[in-house]
Amino acid sequence: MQASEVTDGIYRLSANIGPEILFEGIWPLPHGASMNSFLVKGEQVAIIDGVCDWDGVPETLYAQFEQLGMRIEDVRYVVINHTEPDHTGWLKSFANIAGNFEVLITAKGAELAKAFYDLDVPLRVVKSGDSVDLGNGKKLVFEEIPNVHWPDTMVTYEPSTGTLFACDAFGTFGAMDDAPYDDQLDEAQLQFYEREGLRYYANIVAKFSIPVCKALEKLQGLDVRIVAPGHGPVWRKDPQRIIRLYERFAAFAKGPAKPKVTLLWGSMYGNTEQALAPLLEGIAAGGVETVVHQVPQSHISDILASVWESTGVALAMPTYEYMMFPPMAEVLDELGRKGIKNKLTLRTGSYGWSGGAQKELDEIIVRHKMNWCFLEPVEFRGAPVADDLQMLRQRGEELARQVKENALADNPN
Ligand SMILES: Cc1cc2nc3c(=O)[nH]c(=O)nc-3n(C[C@H](O)[C@H](O)[C@H](O)COP(=O)(O)O)c2cc1C
Repeated sequence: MQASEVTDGIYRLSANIGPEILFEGIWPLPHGASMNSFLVKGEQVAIIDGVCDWDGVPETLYAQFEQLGMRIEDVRYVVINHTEPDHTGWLKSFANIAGNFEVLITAKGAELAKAFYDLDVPLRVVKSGDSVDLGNGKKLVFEEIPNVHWPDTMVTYEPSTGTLFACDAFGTFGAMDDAPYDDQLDEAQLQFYEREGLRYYANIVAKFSIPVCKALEKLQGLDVRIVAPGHGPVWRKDPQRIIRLYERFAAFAKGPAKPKVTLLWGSMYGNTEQALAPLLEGIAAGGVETVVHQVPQSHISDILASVWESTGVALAMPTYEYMMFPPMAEVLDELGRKGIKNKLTLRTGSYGWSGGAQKELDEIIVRHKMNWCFLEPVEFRGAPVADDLQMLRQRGEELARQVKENALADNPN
């Protein structure tokens, strides 16, 4: 991994993680993830964000100082945009090597750093509008954007270059090679990182969409010419592309999203499965795309991403021990925990003697205040008969009609 110059006097250092680990202990990284750190060099040197403390990762970062002909001891300021360990785990090892440095951090961050790390290093608390002059025309200005993932989050802005060091905001999954800038990626690669961005957003940031909207509003006042996030590409050719994408993702929190349905289904003996074909036929006849995930086979990480950008959700699952097919209940519970609200929904499924899936579904929706809007369910005893299949087709078409009507109109992604 090579260090590289972002722009005059600003450098990107980075380490890749994955694919063998789960991010946050939950989310698969089939394409890895990058952890970016940035050096800003005026008369004094600042490092913004960092990496985790896993084997060899801090050392990867230190080796990149050497590539740039710089010394770790030259760092005067360490800016912690937020204290999550994937960006701060390295601090202990850094403190052992570094010379005379000061940590710049929010008040909440200082409190958290104390709780996580027993570090005897000087902390300077900064707040929105504070700045530090590094000399040689380089300055760091801080803006708090609390709860964009963690409560202590801030961004750091360098006015002479218009660089926004955004930490988790504007991040994506996906490891990076030695071409980490949007101007070095072709359209297919950019779209790849945008898809990894959706999964990152839905898995990591979605819950904090209201603070994301507030942060986006705050950042509108800045002349951002480069977006330098803690994960994924650095956007210097078209920084608005990732900003617009995040605006879009945050807007999906209200419910209406793309004109798309995610169909989630699970079945023990194939009776519920028979409902899928007419349902899919109906949705397609209504002119709407469907993405299908079987549970428990599909990973919740992909399901979250798909549902996040769907205006409609179709659910197909049987009754199991007087309740819902358990893997579907788990999935719906997770969708509720992530705050996925206001989806247009249709449920179908088979039962044997009592039913119960629908009752549990209603409970989950109420428990998590999901406010999903349901069409009349198509529930059948045993295998579906011709009338059920016809009804499924009709309801699928009706779902598609409503989805089209409610989806967000302007959809560049
Ligand atoms: C382990 C098990 C538990 C079940 N529990 C119930 C139940 O509590 N109430 C009910 O109405 N049907 C129950 N059923 C019947 C199923 O809901 C029924 O067989 C349905 O057709 C299964 O749909 P599938 O073929 O899509 O898996 C149960 C079936 C199985 C195998």
